[in-house]
Amino acid sequence: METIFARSSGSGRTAIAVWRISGPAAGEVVAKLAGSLPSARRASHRQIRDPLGGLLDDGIVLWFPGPNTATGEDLAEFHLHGSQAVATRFTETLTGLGLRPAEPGEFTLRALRYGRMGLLEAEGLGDLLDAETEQQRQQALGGYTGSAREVVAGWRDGLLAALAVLDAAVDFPDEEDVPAEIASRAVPALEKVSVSLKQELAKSAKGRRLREGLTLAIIGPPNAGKSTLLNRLVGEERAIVSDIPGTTRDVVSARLDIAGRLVEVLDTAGLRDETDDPIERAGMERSRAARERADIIIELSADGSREDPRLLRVTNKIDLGETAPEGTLGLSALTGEGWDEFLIALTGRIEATACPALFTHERQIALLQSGAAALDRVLDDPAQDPELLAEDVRSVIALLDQMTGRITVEDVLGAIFSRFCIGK
Ligand SMILES: Nc1nc2c(ncn2[C@@H]2O[C@H](COP(=O)(O)OP(=O)(O)OP(=O)(O)O)[C@@H](O)[C@H]2O)c(=O)[nH]1
Ligand SMILES: [K+]
Ligand SMILES: [Mg+2]
Repeated sequence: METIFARSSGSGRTAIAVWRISGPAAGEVVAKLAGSLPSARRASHRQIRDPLGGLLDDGIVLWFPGPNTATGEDLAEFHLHGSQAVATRFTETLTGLGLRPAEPGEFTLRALRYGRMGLLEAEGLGDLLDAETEQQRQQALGGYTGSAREVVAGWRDGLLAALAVLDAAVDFPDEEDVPAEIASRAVPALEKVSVSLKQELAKSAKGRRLREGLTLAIIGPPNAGKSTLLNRLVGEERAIVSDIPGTTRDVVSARLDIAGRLVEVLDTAGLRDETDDPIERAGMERSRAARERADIIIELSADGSREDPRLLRVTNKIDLGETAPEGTLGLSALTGEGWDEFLIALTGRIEATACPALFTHERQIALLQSGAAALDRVLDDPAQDPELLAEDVRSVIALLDQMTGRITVEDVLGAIFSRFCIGK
């Protein structure tokens, strides 16, 4: 096993840079650079010297002997000054000692391989590192600290109990109806798991929107005030506003934190039935594409004719005496009249569209869907051959084991860890 190193504390010029070293040579490297191996798990102030005795920096060294460490291996940290020159010299020194720069997420991958962490926790950790908003942080921490794993473990226990019953039915001498009668006793446990699993699955889409961020498109005819509304939401003049219809051509986007959710707001070209201008037509095509992929649509000057659960209908320019028809919110994006009510409605919509869930990754959702389908096969006909029932239940257990990483599928690891930062 190679010994790896990385700067874990971000790049650029910083006061302090934290470096991590993991692998069998970690102790030897620490002893060489810090003069001797410091006491375990204690911060020690040392002069750091290269192997030829030249002073490299003055800093803090931490020595964590394995296997009780974050990676499960011998691990060390160096807290050095965060300049480019120190970084270059330290990197050269470590490389000269035979160490290799870590790949993104490689420390966590090692933790996984040594059983220090499960796959769900690793995915939660990745989400935590990516989190930009408060709700994203909370959802990610749930995964990282094991909430998702505990739920899966509960399902697994239920399935194992059901499997024991089914296996007893299989082993039973082939008497009329008796095996089926025994097998039926597995049904309540299976139903319980099935219901719980489907409940979690039902939350996944909203949890995924919370994790990835949701898209809010502002749609409406030219000059409805779409760009004015975007600018008010963002709090700055992001998009050009003018009294010329067709001002916005490209989609103008802004990322906002609303109620702890990451929201990408899209201001779009005004939609009208006819135009001879090919550029305006191209802009309208982009508007339609934005509307297509939006999770929530603010429609200005809505005529109320279209039915779409994503719509939030707004009548703008109420300062000009416009009255808001039934089912629309009255607003002046220019003066701010009606703004509080609008924001309350919008926030409510956002909160209902992106909510915390335990399983939000495509990988997890696909495994849950397969599991739910297999359980349906069992519960649709619990009187079938107990051997077949047992086989389906075993397949669900295997899916759950893939979920937690108890069964490791190599190709998912690459996908999970490549999105990590270096040094984690
Ligand atoms: N009185 C009043 N004028 C507004 C309001 N909102 C926008 N306007 C004006 O309406 C005109 C068009 O506003 P924009 O924000 O450019 O409208 P838009 O929907 O983005 O227009 P396009 O990009 O051309 O489709 C500008 O002159 C704005 O100042 C409002 O609430 N009240
Ligand atoms: K305009
Ligand atoms: Mg505009």
